[in-house]
Amino acid sequence: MTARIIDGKAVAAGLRQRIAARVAGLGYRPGLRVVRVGDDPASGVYVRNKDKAAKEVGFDSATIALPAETTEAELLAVVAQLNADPAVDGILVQLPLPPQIRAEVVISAVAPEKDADGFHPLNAGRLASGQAGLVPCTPKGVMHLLAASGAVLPGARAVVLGRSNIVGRPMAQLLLAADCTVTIVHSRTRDLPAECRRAEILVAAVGRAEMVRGDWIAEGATVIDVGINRLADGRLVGDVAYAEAAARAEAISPVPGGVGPMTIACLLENTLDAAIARRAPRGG
Ligand SMILES: Nc1nc2c(c(=O)[nH]1)N[C@@H](CN(C=O)c1ccc(C(=O)N[C@@H](CCC(=O)O)C(=O)O)cc1)CN2
Repeated sequence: MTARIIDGKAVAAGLRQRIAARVAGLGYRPGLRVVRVGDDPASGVYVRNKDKAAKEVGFDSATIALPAETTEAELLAVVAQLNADPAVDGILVQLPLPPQIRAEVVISAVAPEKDADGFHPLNAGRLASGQAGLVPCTPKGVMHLLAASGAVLPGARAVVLGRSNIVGRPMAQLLLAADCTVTIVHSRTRDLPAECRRAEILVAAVGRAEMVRGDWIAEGATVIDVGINRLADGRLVGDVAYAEAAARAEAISPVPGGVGPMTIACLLENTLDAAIARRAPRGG
């Protein structure tokens, strides 16, 4: 078997087009502010791509670049200003942050209704309890990819490899909400290959280059690779050994060109949803 490729670039382009059409009908431009601290080169690329994508769909987008020495208090002051700014609908603080700043403190300081990343504990709690809220962009993007691939989710055995707050845990919640039977596996799981082989849907989000080998994949599985790992020779690879896995899977998302572009498209979707919810006239 050679797997079908789940083309994240194409699915993301379609989503961005639908977002642009919705924005054109709004009568205002949703405001997105991306805060970057320091000069991590990869973060620089991601932040530029977010700003470009946001402008292309018609958002009022700007990046706030702060020096690497910024203190936690200074960053919290910037976040407070953005929380109070009525023109701002979505706020995102690019990760990773320098070591003097606690990411969890900053994430909790973003107004939950402007939390374009969906990382705030209130939004995490809403997701865990089945309530509507802003959902982390990468797992949301995976759900879009699964829908585009035609995977049948209700009743499917889904295995999520990785338990981070940003990907693994919300991913498991979204799959559960879609009626999958969900298992989270991680570095302390006994016999990881056997657990992964049980998956009809396998989402790899462990952050280790090509850790998932071909014989970890059940024949006919759908494999979504969330990993983005830069090798010493400059190549970008996922958490899945792609060629080996593609020989057994029915469908697989590549790296690059799979989940990455969806993360940015879902950031736009979250910001648009936040703008509509925030600006909707209230009343009874
Ligand atoms: N505040 C946040 N910080 C970070 C997030 C996040 O969702 N919110 N996720 C990652 C980085 N990230 C977005 O910020 C991101 C990573 C990768 C891509 C992407 O499109 N990758 C391309 C390849 C790009 C390359 O060549 O380097 C792909 O996979 O095709 C988009 C967004 C950590 N920080």
